[in-house]
Amino acid sequence: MAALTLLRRGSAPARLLSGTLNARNPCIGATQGCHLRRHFSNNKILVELDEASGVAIMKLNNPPVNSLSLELLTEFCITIEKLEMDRSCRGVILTSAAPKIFSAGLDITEMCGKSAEHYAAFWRAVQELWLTLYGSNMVTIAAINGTSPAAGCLMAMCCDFRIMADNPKYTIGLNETQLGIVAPFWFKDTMTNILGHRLTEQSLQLGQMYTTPEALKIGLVDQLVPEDKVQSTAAAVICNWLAVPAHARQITKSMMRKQNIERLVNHREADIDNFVNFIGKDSIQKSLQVYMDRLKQRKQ
Ligand SMILES: CCCCC/C=C\C/C=C\C=C\CC(=O)SCCNC(=O)CCNC(=O)[C@H](O)C(C)(C)COP(=O)(O)OP(=O)(O)OC[C@H]1O[C@@H](n2cnc3c(N)ncnc32)[C@H](O)[C@@H]1OP(=O)(O)O
Repeated sequence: MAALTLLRRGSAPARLLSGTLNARNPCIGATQGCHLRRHFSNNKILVELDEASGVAIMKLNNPPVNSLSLELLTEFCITIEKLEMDRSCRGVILTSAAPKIFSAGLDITEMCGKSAEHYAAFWRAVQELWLTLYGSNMVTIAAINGTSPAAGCLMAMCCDFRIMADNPKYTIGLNETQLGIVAPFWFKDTMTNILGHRLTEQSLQLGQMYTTPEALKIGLVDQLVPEDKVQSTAAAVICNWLAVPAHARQITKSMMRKQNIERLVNHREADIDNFVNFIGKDSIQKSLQVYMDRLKQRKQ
């Protein structure tokens, strides 16, 4: 089920008309105290949907580090699709339930010592996450409350706006080369749209993880706030985004992202084959193993 919401759903006006929210200020219900909250969760994703504001808070909940396992990736896509279909939801704040870690990126154990079939299924799920989140009609805000390497950074980059906790210990970036692996073209395209070509090239070659002031300076994140203000800032920012007429905002988002999305959709199977061939190589398996061993040794 390819999730290509921005391209395949001509539903912007319908969603706008059927919305339960005040068209001028979609968050007005929330400020007037008529809160109707729905909670639902899969195993690894917690969701709280405030029907008054139309905003869902979606928390990654896969301790200890929110690594993106096949199970989490699958639940993630199901959750976004469910919210996308829910007329009372128009925006999502993506954050972490784990203290200090937004997401450690892809679960490296899913890419080590497994069969080609497993690698293919895993990579398809990674693609699906990107297609679903990057292609979402909803307003998406990343409330980055911790460190966010690799696919953790990718998830944040898929969102419309990034707010990060200003903590000197937190870092964010696409560090794939540090693991001896290569960020695929659609990771690269996503970053290029945010940072531009030169900075993306440098960032990807070095596998650079940025401190929070560095990330703000280069535009990888849009706003830094004290740790305890991340959620409230995200709530305020999403209200501003939701105040824009939805059909116009959605069509604009689609226009900006369509080319990148189509590129993956048109090369999806080849991209899976590339990944399976690449990740199955002995030299790459060895690099990943060395990286995992180093992670574990850091603690001793
Ligand atoms: C030319 C063709 C190209 C085609 C494409 C080919 C390839 C593309 C391939 C892949 C793209 C991948 C993108 C990714 O996302 S790769 C993942 C990158 N992630 C990282 O580098 C993060 C690694 N983790 C850390 O740096 C730290 O753990 C972190 C800072 C997040 C947290 O530190 P902390 O000290 O709090 O916690 P730890 O003790 O280090 O970790 C706890 C526990 O969790 C394990 N772990 C950490 N990260 C991962 C992970 N990503 N996957 C699996 N497991 C992870 C860690 O080993 C500890 O385990 P244990 O010792 O308690 O058992």
